Amino acid sequence: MFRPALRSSFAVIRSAAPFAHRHLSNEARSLIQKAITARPIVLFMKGTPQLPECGFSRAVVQVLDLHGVPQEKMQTYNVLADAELRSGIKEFSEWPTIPQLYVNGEFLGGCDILLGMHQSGELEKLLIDSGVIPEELPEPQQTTNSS
Ligand SMILES: N[C@@H](CCC(=O)N[C@@H](CS)C(=O)NCC(=O)O)C(=O)O
Ligand code: FES
Repeated sequence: MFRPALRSSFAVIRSAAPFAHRHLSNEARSLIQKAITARPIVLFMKGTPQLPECGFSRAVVQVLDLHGVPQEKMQTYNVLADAELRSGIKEFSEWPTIPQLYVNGEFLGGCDILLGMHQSGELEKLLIDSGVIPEELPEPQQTTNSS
């Protein structure tokens, strides 16, 4: 969901500069900058995690869920609820499609990149190294008492 504060700020920019949507204004850029650092994991998607409105967005949500990314570490923005954000994030990230995933403020990619990283094991490592999920400790060894 789009946070109310951010949504209203975008609305102000829209009404003040009706033609600004073709190029990201400094204000829009700084709002997106704030949005991508709102939480360790930030996902620009179609729909919501509860109700994704596209299979690509759904796949990203599912992969993050599979890795146990906690809700409090993740912020999602529904680009279908804000046309300005939908075009703005593409220009900001220099990436033409949705979903778009940021980890600790760094752009990671879309669905294909995320699925590839999931399959190679890179994603788990990144999520651990970024402090998003805890490292899985090996199962404690069973000790047998020989005495
Ligand atoms: N191959 C892409 C799939 C995502 C994709 O193709 N998204 C399209 C359809 S949902 C998109 O965002 N089109 C532009 C738009 O709808 O604004 C990925 O790896 O993320
Ligand atoms: S909305 Fe049609 S492919 Fe994403």
